[in-house]
Amino acid sequence: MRVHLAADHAGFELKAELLKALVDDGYDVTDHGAFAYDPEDDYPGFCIECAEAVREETDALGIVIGGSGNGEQIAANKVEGIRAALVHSEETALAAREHNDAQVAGIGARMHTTEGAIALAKLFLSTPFSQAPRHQRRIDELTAYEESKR
Ligand SMILES: O=C(CO)[C@H](O)[C@H](O)COP(=O)(O)O
Repeated sequence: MRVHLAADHAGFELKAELLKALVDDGYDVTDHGAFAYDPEDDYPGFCIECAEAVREETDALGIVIGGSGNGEQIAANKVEGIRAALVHSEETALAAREHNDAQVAGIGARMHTTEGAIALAKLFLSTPFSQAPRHQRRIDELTAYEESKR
């Protein structure tokens, strides 16, 4: 599976560790930056590029990392067709995929240990959408709203 990653300075070290861990697990990983540590960099550009790349591919997923993951998730959600969820626990990792069919997870590097964050990312990536009709119906309502605003 292809996985797209992005992080600002706050998630820079975690992204590097996550990239290694995912490659070791056999994922096909694309890094959308940041490519150098800059404490003044801004998350929107990296996260939007990452989410656009996810949207362009069938079955690709993305992880956007910052200090909290909040802004990163917000940025990814600006991309039409993308459902990005803040993943901060095992339960939210599972629900993001099973209930929301989220294609992108926002993770806060300042909220977890490196090992904990990597475990959450892997859980998100390995969990399938439930395909339950009630969840699909709600996703379809979101898509209909988005399309009505074109
Ligand atoms: O989590 C984030 C956005 O939601 C950012 O990573 C965070 O706001 C960066 O903070 P600072 O510039 O103070 O290091």
